[in-house]
This record gives sequence, structure tokens and C-alpha cells, in this order.
Amino acid sequence: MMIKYRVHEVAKDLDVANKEVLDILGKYVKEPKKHMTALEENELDIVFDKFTQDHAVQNFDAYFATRNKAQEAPEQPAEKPAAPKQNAKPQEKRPVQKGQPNGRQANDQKKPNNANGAKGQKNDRKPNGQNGPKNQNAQNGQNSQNNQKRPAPQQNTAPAAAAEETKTVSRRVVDTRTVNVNIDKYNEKYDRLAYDKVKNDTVAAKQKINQKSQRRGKPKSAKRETEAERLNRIAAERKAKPITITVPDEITVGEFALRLKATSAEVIKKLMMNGVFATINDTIDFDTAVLIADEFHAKVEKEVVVTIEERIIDDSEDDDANLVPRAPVVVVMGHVDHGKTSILDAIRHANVTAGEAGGITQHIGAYRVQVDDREITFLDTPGHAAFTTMRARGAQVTDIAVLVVAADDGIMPQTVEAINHAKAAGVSIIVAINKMDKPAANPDLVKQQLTEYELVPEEWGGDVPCIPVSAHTKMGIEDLLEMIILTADMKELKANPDRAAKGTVIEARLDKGRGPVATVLVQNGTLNVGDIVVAGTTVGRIRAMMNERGERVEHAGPSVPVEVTGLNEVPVGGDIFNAVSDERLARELVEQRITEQKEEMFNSQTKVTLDNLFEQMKVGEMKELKIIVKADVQGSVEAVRQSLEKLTNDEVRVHVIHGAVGAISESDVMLANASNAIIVGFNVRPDPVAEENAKRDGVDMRLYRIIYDCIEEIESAMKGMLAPKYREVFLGKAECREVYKITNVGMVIGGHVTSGKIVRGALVRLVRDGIIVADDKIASLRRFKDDVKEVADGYDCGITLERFSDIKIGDILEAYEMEEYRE
Ligand SMILES: Nc1nc2c(ncn2[C@@H]2O[C@H](COP(=O)(O)OP(=O)(O)OP(=O)(O)O)[C@@H](O)[C@H]2O)c(=O)[nH]1
Repeated sequence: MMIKYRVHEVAKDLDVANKEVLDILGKYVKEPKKHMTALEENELDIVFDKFTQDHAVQNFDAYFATRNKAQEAPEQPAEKPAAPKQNAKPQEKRPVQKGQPNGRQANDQKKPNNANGAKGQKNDRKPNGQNGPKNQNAQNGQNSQNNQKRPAPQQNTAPAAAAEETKTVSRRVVDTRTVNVNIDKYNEKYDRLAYDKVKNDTVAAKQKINQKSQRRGKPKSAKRETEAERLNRIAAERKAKPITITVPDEITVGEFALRLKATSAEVIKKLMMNGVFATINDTIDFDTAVLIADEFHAKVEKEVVVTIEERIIDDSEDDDANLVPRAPVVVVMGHVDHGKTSILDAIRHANVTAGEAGGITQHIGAYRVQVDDREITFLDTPGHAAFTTMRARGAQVTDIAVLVVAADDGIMPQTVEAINHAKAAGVSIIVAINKMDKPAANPDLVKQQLTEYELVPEEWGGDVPCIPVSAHTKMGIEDLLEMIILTADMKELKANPDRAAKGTVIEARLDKGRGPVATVLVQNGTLNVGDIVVAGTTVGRIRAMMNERGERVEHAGPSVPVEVTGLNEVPVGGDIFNAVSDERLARELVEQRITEQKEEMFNSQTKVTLDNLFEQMKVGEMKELKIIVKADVQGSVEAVRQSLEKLTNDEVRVHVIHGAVGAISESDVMLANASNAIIVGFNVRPDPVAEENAKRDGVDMRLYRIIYDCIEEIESAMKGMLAPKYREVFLGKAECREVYKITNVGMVIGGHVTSGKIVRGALVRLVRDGIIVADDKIASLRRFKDDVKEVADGYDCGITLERFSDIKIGDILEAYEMEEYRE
């Protein structure tokens, strides 16, 4: 036991002579004690028991009457009340100790700290019913229960009845096993809180004794405070003055206990009482921490972890009052040769003829055009490559996608891809039906085809504007621009120019003379020359800015693309950039990001694959399994789409985001990468670039020849039962130089290992004149007369096979084993 409670301290606290205590001990304890002896717990129990018996009050009313008088008396010596308290204390324990004076139960109640241990709730709860006579509050609390049990009057002044009452009171133990108490009426937590109060009162009482004894016995012994004393002191302090601790979103139990100044065991116990089973190293969330801390009388404040990002990047929401309209950002997409570049050129040209000084002379990756008094920003990279790359990097740059469809060609595979890309990004689609000057132009056919992809033209009651245009004759280009403005108006695109700039890197390169050059699109705030900028893992001070006309500019507001110099490295298209407040911290942030990026690359297994699908489903990361289907014929695409989508279950929705005929292309891989999808191919192969990119980006690509296999595999993956894959691992080769026939054994090969090794139990292929004549297994392997596990290259050995016996001299045995692997 940790509490050092010496004989003379006990005597002082009980207000008796040392001898009286020593006498009691001499009578009941074998070992003789001196006044300096620290008593064991059972010895303390004996002293208290004996003392209690000797000083038991006969009548509580009389006792309380004298006690109240004593309290009313002014200027009581500070330590005097200790004696009656001590008298009362053992008294309250008597009922339990009856018949077992040194019993564990009694001990447990004296040691408040024992509650930490494995004693469990059974013991913990006992004091609830047993502290009654001592603790007024507890007693009052119990009266209702006691009354249920025995509605005898509480106050009885007749001496005989009083004696009887005392006897009864001392036995008044609430035992839920025998008494019909309606426990449901009592909230369990309330119950616990009540118990804690009782317990803490006891703790405080004990604490007083300890503090006093310390003061008196060893005035300079503060250093010698034991662990138990320390805990008691803290518990008392905690109650007297609730502490406030800070806790982050998640915290380990151990760390939480430290902050609470409690032991882990105490915290774990409280957690258990609240139905949370955690070990010292487990983490609990903030809410749980608040709940538990409350039971320790501690207040919890949320620990705010301020990252460098938060310190230097202003990411606050804009006030509506500060928002002003901004230009829409538009991307042009469509099938090859349908006229994307021509339309972008026509728009640029239209802009020049509209009287813009200088016109667009520079290719900076994006440009703005003026339509009356409004502006539109076009990303000058036709196709969906750049668009998807950016989206894959988390950048949401575009507001509107112009889908170019040649009127004489209709919807083609890349048109479908573009539709799916735009849909996946959630941007508005405007269809430009191009090449209207051509005699074969059939815009109605295009519109009809569009409906097959859930794009219903406005004139047919849908919400997709379809503008007939001709990049050659410029017909409809103005209409297209107007429609873009109209769509933008409906989207109410707004930004706040009066704050630090934030945007996206559109493209970047290393210029021999100027160093890293990046085209950035400001999406909010205003970028200024001289600003410190962080872009992905690059940092720098903006040295110069140039617009699409090659003019130097000092400021660039929302939706304005500019080419900037001054970064220390070349950022990547799609990187988010931020103008920040502190250069030193900005550099630190970039260092941090580089380290994180490396770690991420190291641990990256975030892409969904059929192999990790089930785990992702389990941890709830996977709510939708996105699939891209490529097949040799349209019929297969549709069949697979339907069968796969039918696999949708309660946990995961299977969604084919794109299906098309043809080889798996780079663009498919890009879409899969951006959308975290897997690619399924039927009778098609990936082209080399696609294959390489899929490997680089970790995109799962599954190739099948039979639809059923695909359905089955994906279904198994969703159930976490994907069959493991095996591959052959070559072990070694042996040549048959002799053949023996041995009775009861069969054919024995006198072999010589020519490469690798031959292993007992290995699978073996028998090759004769380049032809595999048998697939078998090595049954036994010997060197001379001994059975061996393996025989290495260059040695002779005796081999028997499990089944095959038609062996000839000169046969080659190829030994191999099957290894399970994951792709
Ligand atoms: N008759 C006619 N031909 C056009 C029109 N627009 C584009 N073309 C022609 O169609 C061909 C392809 O045009 P591009 O603008 O290069 O098409 P694209 O979609 O950018 O093609 P990629 O960059 O290869 O994907 C060119 O020969 C253009 O001259 C049009 O409105 N009318």
C-alpha cells in the first residue's frame, strides 16, 4: 500500500496517545510496532475497527446534537473536529465489516485510489449505500430508498427505540440484489455522478488527514509525498478548483489523462463506464473527451492547431457585401477535328475585329475576350487534357464547358468523353454545333444524339443551349459568346478583388532567360507584382506579370489570367497558388509540403483498385465505385454497363461514368485518375501511353475477354472475396541422366541439377524435346540415401514424381512453385 500512515500520525489524528494505538496493534497484530512504524492497510483497518467499536455512538440524534453544538461553538481549535470525524468514519463501515474485520471490501473503501484498479464497479458502488450515516447529503439521498424498504420513522427520541434505531441505521445497506428498487428510474450517469461526489468527499476527508499529518509530523517532507497522496491532493484540488484543459479533435487516452492530471487507469475506467472501451494508446474524439473531463470536474477547450497555412493564407469566407461579379472561365472541348482550335481562333479574331488594341499576341495558356462591356476568360488549351489534369489535382477552374460537335459528323467517342468529363466536374455545358457552313451539316441529328447522353437541347425543353456556329464563316460566334455571358449570369459568378490572391496554375515552363514562368488564373482576390506567392511546392516573389497581349501589368483581379515570373521552381498545372503574408513562413510551408509529398508518394495507396475496394468500403471511404468501360463493340459496352450497375448494394453504388468503344486511351486513364475510377476493358488493350500513365498514377485497369468474368470479379471484390492471383516462380532445372525402376517405389530419376535448385514437394514440368509431356509434383528427393529438402545446382540427386512414370533419359525437369501476388 502506498499510503504511509505512521502510528504516531494515526494516534494524533484519532486524538489519542501513541500507546493506545500501539496497544490495539499489540493485541491483534503479531509484529510489534513502534510509534514511527508505517502501518499496513489491514493494520490501519484493525485500529479503526477497534477504535470504532470502543467509541461507537449509542444514539445518532444525541451524537448530532452534540456535534452541532460543537460546531456552533466559536473558535474551535482547528484540529479538534478530526476526532469525531474519525469516530464516525469507521462507524459507517461497520455493517460491511461485520464478520470480516480485515476484509478487502473494507480496505477498498478506505483507499480512494483503489478505484483506479481492477476492482470493478461492484466495489465502487458499495460506498453509495454505506456512507450514509457520515455524509449528510448521501444520507438524505438514500432516505427515499430506505423509505421504500422500511418506512420506519427516522427520528425516534425514545431511548430504547433509539438504541434499536441505531442498530438498524448501522445496517442500512442498499443492496440492489435483495431490495426491489426501481433502478430504471435512475439515470445511470446520475448514479455515477452521485457516487463520485460521495467518493470525492471521502477523498477530501482523507486528504485532510494526510495533509495535517504531513504538516505536523514532518514539516519539511513535501518531497516525500507518495504517489497516492499526490493523486489524492490532485483530486481534491481538481474538485475545489476545476481545471481547464485543451484537447484537439482527437487525443490519445494517455495524453488526455496527462492533461487531466489523472492516471490513465482512472480515465480508462471512466471511459468504460461510459461504454467506451479504449486502451492507453487509443484515441478518443473531442466530444468523448468533454464528457469524461466533466466527470473529473475539468473544463475542456478545443485545442486549435494553427498550421503555417492558416497563419499565412487567408482562407476566410467572403462577406456577400464584398463580392463583385467576375468573368466566367470557359474551356472548349470536343472530338478531334471538330473545330475546337478554329472556334478559339474565331473568338480571338472576333475580339480583335471588335476593336481591341493589339489583339491577342501571346500564348499564355488563357485569354480574355470582351463582349460588349463584359469579359469571358477562355482556357486556351483545347481538349480535355488540361482540364482533366487540373481537376485531378483538385483544382476547380472552369465554370462553363463549350462542347464542340461538328454538324456533319455528330457525336463521336471523344465527344462522349468530353461530356462525361464535364459532367463529372459539374460544370455547365453549352454545345457549339460547328461547321454549319458545310452542306452535310445536320444539327438536328446532333441534338438528337445529345439526348442519348442526357443532354436535352433547350429548344426541345431541356436545359442545354445548342448554338449552331461556323468557325470558318464566323456565323454564330457572337451568339455563342452571348450564351456564355447569359449562362454566367445565371450562375451569378462572384469574387472579392480586395484580398490576397488565390488561384490556379494553368500551365508552367522553364524559360531560359526568365527562369520558371507560370500562367496563373486568379480566382479570388488581386495578385500584385511584389506579392509573395506559394504555388504547390514552389514559392517566390512575383517579379513581373504579363497579360495575353504581352503587356506588363501590375495587378490581376478575379478571373484574370497572367503569366508570372519569380517562382523558385516550375509549378505544375493545376497547383493552387496563394499570395501570402510572410516569406520566411512561406518557404517553411513549401519545405513542409515537399516532405509531405514525398511521404505521400511513399504511402500512396489511395486509388481505388479491386484489391483495396473492400477495405475502402469497410472504412467508409468508398460510397460509389466509379467504372470506365471500354469494349470492342457498343453492344458489350451497354451490356457491361447494365450488369455492373446492377451490382449496386447498400454500401456502394456502382456507377459507370464513361463507356465507349475502342482501345483504352490516355484520356480514359486521365478521367479515371481524376474521378478515382477503375477501368474495365473487354477485348481491348490499353495503348502504350495509357498503360504507362495508368501504372504511374496507380489507376486500376482490368482486362477481360468474357463479361461474366468481369461481373464476377467486381462482385467478389465488393464482397472482399477477390480470389488471390498466382504466378509461377521458377526454381531450377534438372536433367534426367538415369532411370531406375525400384520395387514398391516406382520409377526413380537419377537427375543432375543444371540450374537453380530442385525442391522437395515443388511442382515440376517434364520437358522432352521442347515439349511439355507432363505436369507433376516432386514426391521425394534424395542425395545418396538421405531424404533432403533441396538439391542445388551442380549436384546429382534421386527424384520420384507423384504420378508420371514414363520417364526417359534426357528429359528435363523444370521445378517451380506458385506464388500469390497482388497487382
Ligand atoms: N467547313 C468548316 N471547316 C471547319 C470549321 N471549323 C473547323 N474546320 C476545319 O476542321 C478541321 C479541324 O479543325 P480544328 O480547329 O483543328 O479542330 P480541333 O477540334 O481543334 O482539332 P484537334 O486540335 O486536332 O483536336 C480543320 O481543317 C478546320 O479547317 C467550320 O466551321 N467549317
